[in-house]
Amino acid sequence: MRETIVKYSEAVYDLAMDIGRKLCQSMGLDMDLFKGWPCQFRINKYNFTPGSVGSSGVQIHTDSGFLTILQDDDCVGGLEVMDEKSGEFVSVDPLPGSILVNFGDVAKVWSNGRFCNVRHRVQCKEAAVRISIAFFVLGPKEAAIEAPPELVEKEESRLFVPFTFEDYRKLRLSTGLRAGEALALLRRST
Ligand SMILES: O=C(O)CCC(=O)C(=O)O
Ligand SMILES: [Fe+2]
Repeated sequence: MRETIVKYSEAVYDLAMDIGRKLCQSMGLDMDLFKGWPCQFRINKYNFTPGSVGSSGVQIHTDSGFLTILQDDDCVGGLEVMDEKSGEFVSVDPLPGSILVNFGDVAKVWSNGRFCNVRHRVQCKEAAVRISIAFFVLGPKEAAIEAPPELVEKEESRLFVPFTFEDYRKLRLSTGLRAGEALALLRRST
């Protein structure tokens, strides 16, 4: 079991680094974006019972980091993402053999608003054990998070003040704003 988890986490780490490089390439930037950034690996287990059907397994939130690679349960659904335009939740039904990649708050800041920090939640839809495996690329270790100059037309069009991931994590914790609203506090006034 341990060996399998180590193998999986190494493979998913390599995949994340590759996605980071490709994202940059696609935007005309030559950089190894995620190199040296802290990452987090988490296995979520939901013990859904008949009494919890219809309730929330994980409240609506955005992931605070840059990128999440999610291996969802092959059989038990529950993940829902919010359509930003309509505000409606859309079910992400199990699709065996697939993985799900989404952006978090750091990606929105780094891309100067181009990448969407998708809001999502987990609803209990059936009484069953549900397992998901999440790999998070968080943010730079100490450096401030800010869009590279190539992605900002002029200095005034920068949407956010630069801040460190540690400061942002504390801000989310102290305000309890988990669905990306904390970013509004870091928006530059124009
Ligand atoms: O269990 C899931 O499908 C999603 C979990 C999640 O959103 C998270 O761990 O941030
Ligand atoms: Fe999440």
